[in-house]
Amino acid sequence: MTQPLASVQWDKELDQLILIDQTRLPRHIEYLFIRTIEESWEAIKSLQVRGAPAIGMTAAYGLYLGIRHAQNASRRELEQLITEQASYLASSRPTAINLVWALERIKTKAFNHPEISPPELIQLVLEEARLIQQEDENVCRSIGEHALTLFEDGIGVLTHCNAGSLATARYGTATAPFYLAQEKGWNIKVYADETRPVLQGSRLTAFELQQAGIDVTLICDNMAASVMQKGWIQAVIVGTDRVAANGDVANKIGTYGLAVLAKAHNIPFYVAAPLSSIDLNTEQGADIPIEEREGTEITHISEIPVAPAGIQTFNPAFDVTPSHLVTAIITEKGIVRGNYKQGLAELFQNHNIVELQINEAK
Ligand SMILES: CSC[C@@H](O)[C@@H](O)C(=O)COP(=O)(O)O
Repeated sequence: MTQPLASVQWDKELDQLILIDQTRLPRHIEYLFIRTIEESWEAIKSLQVRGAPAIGMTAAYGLYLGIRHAQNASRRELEQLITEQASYLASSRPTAINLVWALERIKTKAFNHPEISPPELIQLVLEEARLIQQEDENVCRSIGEHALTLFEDGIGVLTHCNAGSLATARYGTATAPFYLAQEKGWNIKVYADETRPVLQGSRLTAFELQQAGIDVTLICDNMAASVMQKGWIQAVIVGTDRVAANGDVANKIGTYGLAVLAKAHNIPFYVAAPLSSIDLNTEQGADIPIEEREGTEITHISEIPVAPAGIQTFNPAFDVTPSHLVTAIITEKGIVRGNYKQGLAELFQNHNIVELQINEAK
């Protein structure tokens, strides 16, 4: 198996962030060398780096890039700068809670160490960013292990958008069981979509799974119903940008439609969600801010117009799948189903939970 490309890397020697420019995949594998907080913000905004955990990691490193010059600031000035720079980064994209989660985690860590000097505090911010990235790989692997208990060798699984290795430190969230199934010698037949608005399924998921030697078939979004009707899909698994406290799930536009289709075909619909994507402060899906992006994403493909000039557009990047359509939420701490409000809250109360109702979830 080819080692998947690392979408986010910290270059210790040159003190810079290296990102794969995901807008250029699959035709070009190009790297961006990020040295300022503004470049970090722009890379997130423009989807050069995307996927909720990868956005969180980029923001974490971006925060360091935005404060590293302040070696001579007073402790108070540095804390003020951290707060301002974190707010700036948080404004880059509104839906993925991982962004805010990573920034808040760093702020909490930094502000809880009043004894250290400004230069030490700056290093602490970088260390925390690196820790977030390292932990993410384990988190994804653990999600994959739990998800695999729901799958069997030989099944067909549909995934939407890219919740893959490119969206995380490694393995992906929704794709983690595919990588782990491959390690076990299983053949899971993956179907990938999101062929509009920004083709994350075809450009990214199809690319990374093919590179890894995983059995992947690309379909257009409007083929999902037909493929389900043929009996080729035994499960749907998607990632998420934010899960509300009641289990409603925000993910790439088109996810809700797949959940409705899965229900109609009696196919389980799973959401792979690290705890960093679960937002207990947002009560329900209707409260999740949904990003609307430029209409050019749908009037053009690779800068070629595919719609009449001047046409009105509506281009929400995400939709919300109500929790009643979600068969289970798979986290690194276990599988939650049924009463999401209670189950999700319990995940945060007891960090030693290994699995929740894992047997019933089979
Ligand atoms: C593990 S990534 C989870 C989500 O961020 C992913 O499924 C998704 O919807 C990404 O949308 P995108 O518009 O590409 O940022």
